[in-house]
Amino acid sequence: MTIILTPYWADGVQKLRMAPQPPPKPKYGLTPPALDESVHVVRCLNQLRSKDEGIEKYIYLSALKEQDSSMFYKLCLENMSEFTPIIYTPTVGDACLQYSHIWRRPEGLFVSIKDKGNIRSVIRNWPRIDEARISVVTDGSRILGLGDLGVNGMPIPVGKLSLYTAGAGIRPSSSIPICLDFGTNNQKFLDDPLYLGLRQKRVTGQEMTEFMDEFMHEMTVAFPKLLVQFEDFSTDNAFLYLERYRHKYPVFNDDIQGTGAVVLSGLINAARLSSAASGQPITSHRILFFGAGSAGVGVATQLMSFFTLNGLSQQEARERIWLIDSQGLVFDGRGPLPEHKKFFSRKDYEGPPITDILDVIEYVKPTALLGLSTVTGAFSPDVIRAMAALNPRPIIFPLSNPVRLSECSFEDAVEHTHGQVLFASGSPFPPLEYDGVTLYPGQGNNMYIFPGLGLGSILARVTSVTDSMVEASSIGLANALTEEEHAMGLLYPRVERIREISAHIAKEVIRAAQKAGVDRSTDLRRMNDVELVKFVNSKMWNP
Ligand SMILES: O=C([O-])CC(=O)C(=O)O
Ligand SMILES: [Mg+2]
Repeated sequence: MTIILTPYWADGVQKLRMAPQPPPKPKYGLTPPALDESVHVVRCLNQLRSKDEGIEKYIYLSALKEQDSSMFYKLCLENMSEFTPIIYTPTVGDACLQYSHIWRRPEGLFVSIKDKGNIRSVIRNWPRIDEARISVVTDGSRILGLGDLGVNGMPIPVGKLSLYTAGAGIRPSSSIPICLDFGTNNQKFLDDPLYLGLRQKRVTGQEMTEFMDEFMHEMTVAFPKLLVQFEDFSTDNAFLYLERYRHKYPVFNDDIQGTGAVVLSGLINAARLSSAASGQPITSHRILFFGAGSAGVGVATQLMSFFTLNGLSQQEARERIWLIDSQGLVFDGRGPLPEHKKFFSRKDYEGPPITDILDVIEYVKPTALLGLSTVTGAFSPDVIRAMAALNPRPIIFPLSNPVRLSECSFEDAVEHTHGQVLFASGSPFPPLEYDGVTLYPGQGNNMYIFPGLGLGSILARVTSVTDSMVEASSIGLANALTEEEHAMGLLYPRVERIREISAHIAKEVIRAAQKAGVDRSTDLRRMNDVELVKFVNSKMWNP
C-alpha cells in the first residue's frame, strides 16, 4: 500500500510510480525461522521505546507505517495514549519544523501555485482515485502555534489522517494528505538549502483564491465521495475559504469547527462541575478568551450555541463572551477591527483600552479563562490566582499547541488554585498527585472530534457539513463520559475509548445531517439508533 509520488520540487514535474501491491508472502527461507507475529509486536514496541528523542520515535513510526501499516495501526490502537503524542501533537510539531531535514519519501500530494491551470492532472496522479473519502488539506501557513512552515506542514495532514484511521477506522487507502504550496514567508526556510518547497514568498489574495476555486472544483470532480478537512490555514484564510466553500462542497475547518466543538464539549462538563461548586446556574458563566484567531473565534461561536441551548437568547449568549487579542480587550470603541472579531467585540465597554490580562480579569470577573494565543506562560501564577480568587472551581484551559506554547502548565494551574482548577490543554500534560489525590488534565484537542465528525459525514454522504452537525459532535462528546470517568473528574473520555466515542459521535452527526436534509445515504434514516451505531462500527477498518 505504498505510494511513490515524485514531487514537483524533485525535478519540476509530478511523475507517478505506483508501488507494487502488498508483497507476496516471502518464500521459505527468506524470513527468520522463528518470526512470530505476536512476538514481533513486542519487538516493534521495544524498538520504539528504546529511542530517547520524540523525533526519533516519530521517524521510527513513520517508517513502520510505510513498511507494515497493519502493525503500525494495531500498535497505535493498543497504545493510544503513548502513540498520539508521537504521531500527533506535540511531536508532530517538531517533525514539521525539521521536515525538510528528516524527509525520507513522499507521503501525500503536493500541489503548488505553479500548478494553477493544471491542477486536474496533478490530482489525477493520486493512485487510488476511487477509494478516496477524506482529505486533510493545509497550506502550511499556520502550523499549530508555530507559524508559517510552508510545505514543512505536511506532517499535520499525515498525522490527522493516521488518527482518522486509528480513531475512526477510516481505511488507510481512503485518505489523502495534501499540502498546498503557495510559497512561504519563513525566511529561515527560504534560506535553507534543504527546504523542500517553492523558494518564493507566499502568493495571497486574488491569485490564491483563483487557485483554491480550481483546486476545490477539481477535487470534487476527481473524488466524488470526498470530504475535505481544512487544517492550519492562517486565520483570515481559514474563515474566508470555509465560508466560500461550505455551502458548495462537503468541507469543514478543523481549527475553527473541530476546536470549537471539542472546547465546547469540555466546557459543558467543566461548567457542570463548577456550577455544582458555586451554586450558580450554567448560564451565568462568563467566558474570557485570551487569543482571538481562528480557534478563539471558532470556540466562541460554538459557545454561543451552548448558551442558547440552555435558554439564553442570541444577544444574551453573546454577552457572556469577552475576547482579548494582542492589544487587550476587544471592544468597539477601540477602532477598526478585522471582520472575524467584530461579532464578539464588546459594545458595552466605553472606557480606555484595557491591555493587561489581570486588569481584564478584574473587569470581566470570568468563570472560565481560555487560552488560544500561542503566548507561552501568558497565564502567570498571578493570573491563575486571580481566577481562583473569583471562583471556587475556576475553569482554565490553556489550549495553544504544542506543549511549549501552552499558556500555563497543569502543574502551575493545580498549585495556584490549590487543586481546584478544572483544566484542559491542547497538548497533553501528565497527571499529577496533589494532596494525596491523582488529578487528571483534560486534553481539549480536536482529535476527539474530527474522526467522528468526518466518519459520520462520510457515511451519510453529506452534501455539506452544517453547524448543527458540528454542534451534535460536541454534545455527543460531552455526553460520552462514563460514570467512572465522571467520578475521576475527567472533562473528556479516556483516549483509549476513541473508537467507541467516534462511533457515538458519528451517529449523532448522521442524525443531525438527516435533520438538516444534507444526507445522501438516505437508507440510514430507516435505522434506529442501535442499528445505526452497529452500522457505523461495521464500517470501521481494523488492522
Ligand atoms: O493539531 C492539533 O493538535 C490541534 C490543532 O488543530 C491545532 O493546534 O492547529
Ligand atoms: Mg490545526
